[in-house]
Amino acid sequence: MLGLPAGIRACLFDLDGVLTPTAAVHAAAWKEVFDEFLRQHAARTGAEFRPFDQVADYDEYVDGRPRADGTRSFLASRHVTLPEGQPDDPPDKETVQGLSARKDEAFARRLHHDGVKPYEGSVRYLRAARDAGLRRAVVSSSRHCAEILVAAGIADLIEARVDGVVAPREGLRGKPAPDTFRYAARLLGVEPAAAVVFEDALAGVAAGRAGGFGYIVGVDRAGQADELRTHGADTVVKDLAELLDRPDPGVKS
Ligand SMILES: O=P(O)(O)OC[C@H]1O[C@@H](O)[C@H](O)[C@@H](O)[C@@H]1O
Repeated sequence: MLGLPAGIRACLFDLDGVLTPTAAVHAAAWKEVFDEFLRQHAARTGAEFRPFDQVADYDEYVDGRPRADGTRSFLASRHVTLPEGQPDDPPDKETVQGLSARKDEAFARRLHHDGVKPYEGSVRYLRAARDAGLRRAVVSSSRHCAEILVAAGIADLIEARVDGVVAPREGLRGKPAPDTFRYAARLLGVEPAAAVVFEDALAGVAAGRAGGFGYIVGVDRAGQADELRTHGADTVVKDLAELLDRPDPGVKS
């Protein structure tokens, strides 16, 4: 039993926060960079320093989106405008791209220092899905996706990867647009209606809803079950293994 409606033939898993606990590593890296930037910005402009909220700001503006989209979206929420810059801007450049590079340095440093282990319940679920004959893809905005799958020891459980490297190459819009999930379903040879999306990010469940997917599982690692539902989740679990103990919900009406 996988806790999925009848007719589902493929699973599309987000990575950070769904298969691995790396959402917290991203959130901490964003906080480090935004707080330093906001402190300097406040000193320069005389505005009040209001730090980046690692839960509220992260969930609303950054989580699930491609890196530079996260930078733009959060800065816009604070009415700060920076020049866009160039994709190869160095971390010390005060541009959207420079700040994004700064965040990437902070993330890579934390990742290499701490390493990464997958969620045990997610590994169990991946194996059960494989044994049940379901196709499996990972759909992540991160450019670190391939490396994290390998470091976590779960690359062999995944058949297709659509990530922050593949999406720009294929001209796919990032989450909350549904493009990356739809592309992954196509790679696996299934219609969106026959695929389930597993997501912990509000932008991710919204992408699943916009893409017309058969079922959307919200994964609540941060106490945002209600928001996941209002953004499009059909059901919410705290861990994927919960689904293994649930009766299948039957055909979705
Ligand atoms: O900077 P990266 O590794 O390409 O990741 C981009 C985004 O990837 C998403 O999976 C995360 O939820 C975001 O927090 C992150 O910013």
